[in-house]
Amino acid sequence: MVAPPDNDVLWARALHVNHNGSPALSGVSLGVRDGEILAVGGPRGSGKTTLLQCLSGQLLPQQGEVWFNSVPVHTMGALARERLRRDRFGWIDPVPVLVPELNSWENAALPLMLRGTGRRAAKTAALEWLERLDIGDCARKRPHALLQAERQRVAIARALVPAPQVLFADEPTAPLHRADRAHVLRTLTTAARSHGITVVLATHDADTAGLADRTVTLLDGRRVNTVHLPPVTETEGRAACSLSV
Ligand SMILES: Nc1ncnc2c1ncn2[C@@H]1O[C@H](COP(=O)(O)OP(=O)(O)OP(=O)(O)O)[C@@H](O)[C@H]1O
Repeated sequence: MVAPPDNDVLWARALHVNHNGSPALSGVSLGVRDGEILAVGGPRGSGKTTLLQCLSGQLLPQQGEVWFNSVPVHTMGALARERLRRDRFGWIDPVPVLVPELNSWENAALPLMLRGTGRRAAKTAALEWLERLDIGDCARKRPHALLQAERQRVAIARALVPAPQVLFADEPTAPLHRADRAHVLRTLTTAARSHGITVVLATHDADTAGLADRTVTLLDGRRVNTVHLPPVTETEGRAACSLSV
């Protein structure tokens, strides 16, 4: 095993993942620099979620390596990977999954309390994030009393409250309306930049990817380079194409 470059907070080499025999990732390698916002683009089914799951230690690749801060994740046991996710990573799903018995601030404060932060400090941090995401008045409501877009903001607050070193966001604005999307994404990216949080953002939306520092594109489980060709007439075909590397 060769250690990754020092300036990459995350580094993956030649990841191969099959889901029930069908390939989801076929030899994907990439580095994520400390503090950058990296978009992972590509159409539905191209392997974006699977890549985020591998990078965050949720899923072990059948082949390949994942390193976090020069520590191999792919050789860690399940418990060590769970601790890593709890203590260093945040995760936002496309659809919010909240604890139904807890209200919004309790849901948002949960990761901090699981790390051992006292209830009062965790509540203060949670309320600050709910305010920033414009749902301060939902703090005492339980998930069933919230709109889907409000639930997603609570899930985003929950991911940001513990100031993770890396935030994995899998289509984080999927349940939001277009206007809402831009606001939440700006809040998320501004927060990440001001707190030095590295973000890996899966999206198939070009506007969303536009907020990132860099985009890595997947197609059928492989990395591709997007090559922009000079404009052509309608009859000549598309103005951009993707080439496998
Ligand atoms: N748990 C699973 N079991 C079987 N096949 C799966 C599983 N998860 C993903 N796949 C398949 O693996 C491939 C990659 O899926 P993945 O969800 O990683 O892509 P994606 O780019 O995130 O797609 P989407 O944008 O729809 O979420 C797809 O063909 C998908 O059907």
